[in-house]
Amino acid sequence: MHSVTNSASIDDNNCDRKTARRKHKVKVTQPRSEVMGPVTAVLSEPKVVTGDHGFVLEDVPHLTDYIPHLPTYPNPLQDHPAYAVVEQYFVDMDDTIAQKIVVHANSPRGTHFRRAGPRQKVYFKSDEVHACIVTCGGLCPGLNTVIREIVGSLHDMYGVTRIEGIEGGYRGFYSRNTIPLTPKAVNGIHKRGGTIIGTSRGGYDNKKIVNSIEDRGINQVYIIGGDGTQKGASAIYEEVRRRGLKVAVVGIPKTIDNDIPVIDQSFGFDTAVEEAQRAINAAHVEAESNENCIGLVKLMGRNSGFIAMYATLASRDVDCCLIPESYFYLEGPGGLFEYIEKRIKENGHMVIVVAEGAGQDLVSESLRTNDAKDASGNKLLDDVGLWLSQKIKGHFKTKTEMEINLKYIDPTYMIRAVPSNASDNVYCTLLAQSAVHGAMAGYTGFTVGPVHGRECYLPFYRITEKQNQVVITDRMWARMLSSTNQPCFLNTKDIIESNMDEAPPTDRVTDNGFVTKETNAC
Ligand SMILES: Nc1ncnc2c1ncn2[C@@H]1O[C@H](COP(=O)(O)OP(=O)(O)OP(=O)(O)O)[C@@H](O)[C@H]1O
Ligand SMILES: O=P(O)(O)OC[C@H]1O[C@](O)(CO)[C@@H](O)[C@@H]1O
Ligand SMILES: [Mg+2]
Repeated sequence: MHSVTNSASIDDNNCDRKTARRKHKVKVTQPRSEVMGPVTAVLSEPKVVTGDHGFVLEDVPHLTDYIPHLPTYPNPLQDHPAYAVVEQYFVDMDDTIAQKIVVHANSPRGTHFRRAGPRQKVYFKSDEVHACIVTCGGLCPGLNTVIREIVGSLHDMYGVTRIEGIEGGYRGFYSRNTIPLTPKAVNGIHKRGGTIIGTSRGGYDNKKIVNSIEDRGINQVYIIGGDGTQKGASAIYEEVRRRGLKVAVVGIPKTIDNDIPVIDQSFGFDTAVEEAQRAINAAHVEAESNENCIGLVKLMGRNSGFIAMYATLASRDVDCCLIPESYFYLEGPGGLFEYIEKRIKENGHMVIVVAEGAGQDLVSESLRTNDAKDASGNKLLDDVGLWLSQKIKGHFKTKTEMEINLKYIDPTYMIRAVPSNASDNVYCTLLAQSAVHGAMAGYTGFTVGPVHGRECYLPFYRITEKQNQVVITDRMWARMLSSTNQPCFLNTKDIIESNMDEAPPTDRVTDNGFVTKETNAC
């Protein structure tokens, strides 16, 4: 049991903010309101601290922002045998991470985020914590690892014993019993795909969810999910704050599509790219072994073609990669059919990778489909893989002398359902530990994630305001094009226009709320 210390004397967050105020100007902005799908939340004001030479800290909320004089306690990790020997294990309260690391001599210091990690003081006693974990949205490799590591971190680092799983996504808060999560219950789950607590789309009811949190006496909420989930988490945080509850609301970003902005990469993406190799290899083997054969592989990527682009780059067997960000056309000079014919004549076979969101305008134009949506309000996509297979077969049958063979592989759900690979497991561990350290330190209303390899606490609005997309005028896409030698399907005018649109390299928001992010171009 740790002794309670006086909040006025040792409150590192308050100290930190006082120091920050002395050093930097705190910019007070007006409260914002935002329509967040089913709810309109009045958003608390962002915490933005400015300093010398253009330094900006986009800070995250803290429980003491709306509950003053909370007691603090020494972090139990200081007595933990594994960590006690680590020099400077606790993160310095002034540590921040720069969003932009490519700078010039006269560049302003720019936007920074709060560095994640354990703090010297915590705002929860171990036996006071009642935590819950929920997973929402589509499956993604690593979900179970994050669950396991949150349980492990809470239990092994902070001595927390009351941890519950919310069953089946957001609706589980108000319609299901909870699942007790102990270290024993989660042992070994990282070797399994899926999520042991279940997931769902839709069913978001802000009031009912916060009522459930309040009624159950939950004071740490770990919410794992994609952009939709994080919007819901942000609205939960706002409602918790409006009610003045001592509840830390923490988001852990999940999406196999890698479309979450600011962070380096989302967990499960590495595994997905690796798993996609198996499908591409199979397509290549089929294509090579049959006469005039095309292996066509569909990969996930609703609005962003990251999986397709990276899987193509990794494989080197792919002759054409089609993604949502890059328009393509079938007929005529410079079109896909002309390129296929050329490749088959040259090589006798070819491999095409198509992201599920590619060419949706062409597909819906030709299939005349309606605008159906899933339970969360996401547009349901037409099957571009099947459509493309039929188009290619039809073209070669009716318009050419060439007889072709086409093998279509759709491994999408197989890729999503596998357990995470070793590197994603390590990544998930860091995310979970950082999330737990943040909640224990009293931070709330944040998403955790790496920026240039360092775990950070990011305000929800930075994660939810836009989605990440491949920049087709960036070097990474050029690398990909040069590996496949496919046509770029753009004329010079398109390229000039697209370059003229280009804002500074990070976070270029398009009309539809997507952010085009530089993909580690050097
Ligand atoms: N704007 C929103 N406000 C509140 N809740 C939302 C919002 N958008 C989605 N949600 C809820 O978040 C949950 C997950 O959303 P969604 O199905 O869009 O998946 P996601 O989190 O975006 O993950 P992914 O797209 O990677 O599968 C659902 O329960 C949905 O009702
Ligand atoms: O069929 P479901 O489960 O709704 O999920 C499909 C979608 O989920 C994702 O895997 C993640 O958003 C997308 O790539 C895909 O479009
Ligand atoms: Mg989503």
